[in-house]
Formats: sequence, C-alpha cells, structure tokens
Amino acid sequence: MSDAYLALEGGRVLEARARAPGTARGELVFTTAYTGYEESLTDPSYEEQVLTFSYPLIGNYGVRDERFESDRIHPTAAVALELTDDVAEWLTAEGVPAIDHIDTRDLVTEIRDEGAMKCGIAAGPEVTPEDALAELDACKGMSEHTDIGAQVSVDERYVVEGEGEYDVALIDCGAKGSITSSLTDRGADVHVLPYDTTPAEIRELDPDVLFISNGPGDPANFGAAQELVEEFVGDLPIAGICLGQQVVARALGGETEKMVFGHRGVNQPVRDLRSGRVVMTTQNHGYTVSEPGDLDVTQVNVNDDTPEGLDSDELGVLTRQYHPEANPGPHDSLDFFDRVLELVDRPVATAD
Ligand SMILES: NC(=O)CC[C@H](N)C(=O)O
Repeated sequence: MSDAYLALEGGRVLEARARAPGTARGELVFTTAYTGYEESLTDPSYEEQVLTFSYPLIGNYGVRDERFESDRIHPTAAVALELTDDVAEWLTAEGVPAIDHIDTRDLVTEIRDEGAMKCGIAAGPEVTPEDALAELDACKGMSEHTDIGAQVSVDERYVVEGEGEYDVALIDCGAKGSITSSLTDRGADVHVLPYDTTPAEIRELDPDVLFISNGPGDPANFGAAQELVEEFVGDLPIAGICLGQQVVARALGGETEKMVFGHRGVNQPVRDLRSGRVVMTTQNHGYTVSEPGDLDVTQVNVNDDTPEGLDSDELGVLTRQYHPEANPGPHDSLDFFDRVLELVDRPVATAD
C-alpha cells in the first residue's frame, strides 16, 4: 500500500512515498538543476507550482537558511526520486507536502511530451488516490491566478542600503533575495516596492533605475508593473529579470506566450548575438516573449532560439529572461548588474 499519490491532468494516478504529509495542487513542472534545491524551493517564481527534481537525490547538503532566496518555501509540493531526511524534515516543518520513490525519468518525459500540467498530490498514512484526484479537480491553470503578485510581493516597501551610489526601485513581483544583494554589492540602495506600486509613488521616490523583478505565473497578470514601464520608459533606465523581461516587453508593444514545458535548470546555453559568446545560465520560466515590440533581441537560447536578452540603447532598457543573479548557478552573467547601473550614467531618448 502506498502512502502518497500524484494525480496527473487526464486522471492517471501514480503511487509514491510520503516524505512530508498533506495535500496540494499546482502546475507540475520540472527542473534539471542538480544543485541548489534550497534556492529553488525558496524561489517565489515557483508559487502555485509543484516542483519535480529530475536529479535523483535531493538534499544531500542539508538545509542552510543562508541559501534561501525568500522567507518561505514557494512550490506547493516537491517531487523527487529520493529526498533526504534533512530536506523532508524542512518540508514537513513548513507544511509543504513532498513525495519520493517515484520514477522521475518517466514523469519528466511525460511533462516534456504533454507540457506542464495540472496535478494533485496527497501524502500521509490515511490518504487515498481519490484525495489526489480531488486536488487535481480543484487545480486552476497558471494564468487563472490573476492576483498571484499579492501572494508573493512585500506588503510594505523597505530599503536595503548599499553605498548610496544609485537608487534602484525594485518592483517586487516575487523577487529573489540575491537580485537585491547583486545590486547592493555594486553600491546601489535598493528600494523594494510592492508589485502594485503606482506611477505617483515612483515619481515621489525619484529613483535612478526602474527594475522589474522575477515572479510567478502569467506576466499578463502584472498589469500595474506593466503600467509603470509604459509610464517611465524614456525618462528612467528600465531593467527586468525573467518575469521582468516579459512585463517590460509587453509594455513596449511586445507579446508573451506560454511554452510547452519551459526552461528550468542551471545549464541553459545562451548566445549573445553581438559577441557570439555563449554563457551557461540559470533559468526558471514557463512563459516567453514571442514578440519583442520596440526592443531588440540581443541574446537567444541555443536550444530553442527563444529570446533571452532584450534591449534598447535608445530607450535605456535592458532585460534578461534567465537569472543573472545565479543562485544557484553558473556566474557567467553577473555583469548584467554592472550593465544596468551603467545605464544610469547614459542619457536616454524619450519614448515618443
Ligand atoms: N522566474 C520568473 O520570473 C518566471 C516568470 C514567469 N512566471 C514564467 O513562468 O515564465
């Protein structure tokens, strides 16, 4: 008898072992990252998703909070072939269900073939397959989480001080902590602001850069951040990471679309079209920019040619689809933060 079940969209139920009890639902996605499970589990971009690790053994370095990207676990549940006791205890203590002893090779292949899908999970001594199916029934699609920003953003703004050389307005759509530290390390003071900050509030703050963070779900559900970009383009340098790239593109006449299974891992190759150089990047996204609008595509994914970097010299805009802050991950692209701060010292043209 199993003590855990995973119900997949379509109704197939897989048996597993319970490692942290409870029921959960979400969009089933996978990461190919073989390291950085503490960073991934605390990445707010995984909100409302069930995270499957394709790497078979997760948790062998224990759990250390200095590696956390936020103050809680964000995926609604975790799935792996084998979770160590340390990571299972952490998930249990945080009330996040987890299951293992499931063939993640088959599961990841299915997600690759069928796409990221809804799922339901039930784990614990008393659960039945019907409990997992009930969770699946109640599961919403990612784009239906229309106010997902409220689940992950700060309620009140705060400042993280660097050296006071620049004032960055970081719109927190679910920002990873290391985006802030990458900026403070370079002398900037970072004003972490709620996802629904208004143009009037930005005007009052009078920052040097408007920076749209990463975040969960469909970028179409971040209308307030999009409005900020529309309002300040040409007046302020604008930067974005991941969801931030998607929001900036949408604000500047571009479009986004959902990918089949997305990019999640720490070895995604990205080619810079100007230098020809390829860098290895950390990624976590399920949507992509399908039309760049007023921006130029300057970097593409070597595997599938999707846009990885957009910019406009004229408008003072610079964005990345991947995670240059690289926690976890290769540090090949940390210079993105230097490029963003250089925009402050460059004059920008007006949008019209
Ligand atoms: N890490 C992110 O910012 C993810 C962006 C968006 N939620 C996506 O899935 O594409």
